[in-house]
Amino acid sequence: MSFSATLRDVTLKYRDGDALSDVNLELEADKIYGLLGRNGAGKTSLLSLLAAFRKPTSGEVLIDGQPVWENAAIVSRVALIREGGDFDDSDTVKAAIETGQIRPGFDTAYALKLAERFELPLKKKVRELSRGKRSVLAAVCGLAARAELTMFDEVHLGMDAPTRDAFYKELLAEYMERPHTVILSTHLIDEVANYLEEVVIVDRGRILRHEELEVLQDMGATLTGPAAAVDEAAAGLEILAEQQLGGTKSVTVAAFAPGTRERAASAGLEIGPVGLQDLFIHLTDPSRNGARR
Ligand SMILES: Nc1ncnc2c1ncn2[C@@H]1O[C@H](COP(=O)(O)OP(=O)(O)OP(=O)(O)O)[C@@H](O)[C@H]1O
Repeated sequence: MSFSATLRDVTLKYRDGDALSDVNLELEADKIYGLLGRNGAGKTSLLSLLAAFRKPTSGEVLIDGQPVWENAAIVSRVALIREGGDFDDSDTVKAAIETGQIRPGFDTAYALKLAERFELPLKKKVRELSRGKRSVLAAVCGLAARAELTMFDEVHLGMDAPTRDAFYKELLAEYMERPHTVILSTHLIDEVANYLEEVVIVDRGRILRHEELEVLQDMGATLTGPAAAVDEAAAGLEILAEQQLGGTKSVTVAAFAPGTRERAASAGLEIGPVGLQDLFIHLTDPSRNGARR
């Protein structure tokens, strides 16, 4: 069994204003979601509500159809892993891992196997770990929690590229073996794109988009070929990014006008998918959506 998540008319106010305003969101069980948003958009606030770390100011937060607030049976099977984890710094790494056993689904043998694979020094104190290793420890505990809803909030921060790659692969392997609901909040958008089924973009406390990855990617395209032919095909379209190397040009456009794809194909241009990051920058551009708060 794995958990769905629902936010109904949710507002979360802090002293200085709304972190989330009238958010409605439906996440089906057994999918991997990407949660994207610019700094301060409300990603951590949203995840904190799903994990019942915070109570909404108004509205309902449901996990598996049940209110999550003060619902111990549900909360014990929801894992929110924050950058650096929530550890007692004076614990050894081994003790920090074993603390996970308070969760019903926690798999200590798997956690220790991962610790070995990611070269975590079990005898060191948590406070003695490098930033990257601390992130690894958090990620390991998140994977081994074997929760029904697992949320990683920028847990990759500090990890080097090979470690991040190994983490994503392990996450996918664990997901394939035991389907559950996963939310990955990240700024490294293109890096995780291949692992995502659906993408939620939060912008200034509201849900800007919630789409399947393919639907988002189909909102644009990259045209590559001789510069003059590319310019002709892209004329009048919104340009997200462009690159030129010698006579070859590559242009990323936001949306296709009718017939553009056919014209580009008959001009012999290569048509590729739009990078999720380029699209994200475009969609969250303040000049497109009004001033940032
Ligand atoms: N404890 C708090 N007290 C007051 N305001 C807060 C608190 N936590 C977050 N906020 C505010 O709520 C808004 C959303 O913050 P949140 O941390 O949810 O964004 P985020 O999308 O996770 O950002 P980032 O990508 O920078 O981590 C911001 O304006 C932030 O300043």
